[in-house]
Amino acid sequence: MDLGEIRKEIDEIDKSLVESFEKRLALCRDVAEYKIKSGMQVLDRKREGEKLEQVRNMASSDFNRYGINELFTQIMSISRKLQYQLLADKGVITGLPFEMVPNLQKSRAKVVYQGVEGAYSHAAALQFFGEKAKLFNVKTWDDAMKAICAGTADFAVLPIENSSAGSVANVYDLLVKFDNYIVGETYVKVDHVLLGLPDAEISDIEMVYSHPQGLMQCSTYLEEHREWNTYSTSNTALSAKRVKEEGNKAHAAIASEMAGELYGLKILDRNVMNNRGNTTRFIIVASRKLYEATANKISVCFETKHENAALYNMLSHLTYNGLNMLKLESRPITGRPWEFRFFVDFEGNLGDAGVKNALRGILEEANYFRILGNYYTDKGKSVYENK
Ligand SMILES: C=C(O[C@@H]1C=C(C(=O)O)C=C[C@H]1O)C(=O)O
Repeated sequence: MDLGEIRKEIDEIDKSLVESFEKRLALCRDVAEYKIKSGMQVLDRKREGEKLEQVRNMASSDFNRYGINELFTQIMSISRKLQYQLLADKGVITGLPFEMVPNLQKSRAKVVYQGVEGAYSHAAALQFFGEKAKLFNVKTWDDAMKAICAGTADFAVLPIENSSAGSVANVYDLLVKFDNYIVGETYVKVDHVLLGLPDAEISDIEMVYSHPQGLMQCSTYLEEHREWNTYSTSNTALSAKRVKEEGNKAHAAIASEMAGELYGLKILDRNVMNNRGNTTRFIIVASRKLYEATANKISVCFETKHENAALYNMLSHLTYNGLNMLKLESRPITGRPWEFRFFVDFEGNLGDAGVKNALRGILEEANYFRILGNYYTDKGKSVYENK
C-alpha cells in the first residue's frame, strides 16, 4: 500500500475516534447533570477500575492492553474535568473559604521571625513589612508558627527555599503541622562573609560556625579549607554572636555583613558562597485564610494514592486548566515509609474560574488536600534587577 493511502485510512479512523470521543463527552455531560441533582461525587473509582479492566480485556496483545489502559485513563480524566467545569458553572462549586483583602496590614503589624537580630529572617521581615512594624524573634520555626496561632504575632516570616541549597524541608513540614496560611513572599539576597574577631587573621582560623544552610551554601569555599572544622548552629547571626562571646581568634562565622556589624566582627573574606546570585525566598504566614486581590501564586499540598500515574493525574488538573506550575516539592509522610506528600506552587488567583476548577479536581481525587495560600510574587525580580 502506498503511504498516502495508509494515511487516508488513518484519517478515517481518527475522524470516527473524534466523533466517538465527542459523543462520549456529551453523555458525560448528562452524567454531570445527574450528579448535580443527586449530589453524587464526580470521581467514581470503582466504575473507573471496572471500565479499565473491561477495555483492557478487549485488546489483543500486551502492548495494546497497556496502550488502551493509558488511553482510557486519560479519556476518563478529561471526562471528570468536563464535569467539574459544569459543576462550577451551575454554582455547585462555590467560593473557597478564603477572604480577599485589598492589602495586608503591614505597617503596624506584629511580626515574628526565628533567630536573633541580624539574621536573614530579620532582614526579610524588615524588607517586607518596613521599619514601622513591630518585629520580635523566637528560638525556633515551630515557636514562630505557634506565635501566630496564639495571636502574639499577626505574621511570621520563614525561609522556604534557597537558590543554591534548595528547599527548607522543615518549614514545608510545619505548613502541614499548623493550620496557618501563606499570605506573601519576599526574596532576600544572601551575601555571606567570613567573620572573625577584630584582631583575627584568616590564618588563625580553625573552626567555622554557621547554620547548616550557610555551611551548605559555602561548601566549595569550605572544601578549599579542609583544615577547618565546621560546626552547625541554629542561626547564621547566632554563629556571629558566638564568635564574639567566645573571644577565640581561631573561631569564625559564616553570616551576613549586617550580623558582623551588629556583633563587632571583622570581615576576613568575602564572596564565600558557591553561587554569587545566592537568594533565599521567605514566606509570610498568618493564621487567617487571607489573600490579596493582586495574588498571583497559589501553594497547595496533597497526598495521592500510591499507584501508577497518581501524581501525573493530579498535575493534569493544572495542565487542563492552563495553569503554569512554578514548583513541585515532596516530603516523606511520617509513619508511612516511602510514601510522599506533594507541595505544588502554580500561577493564579483563587477567584479565577480555571483555578477553582483545578482545585476542585485535586480536592476530589486526592487522599488529603489543603490550600496553603494565595499570594503575590514578583518571582524575585526585585532582587535580581536592583542589586
Ligand atoms: C462519567 C462518569 O464520571 C467519571 C468518569 C468516568 C468515565 O469517563 O467513564 C467514570 C467514572 C467517573 O469517575 C460516571 O460516573 O459514569
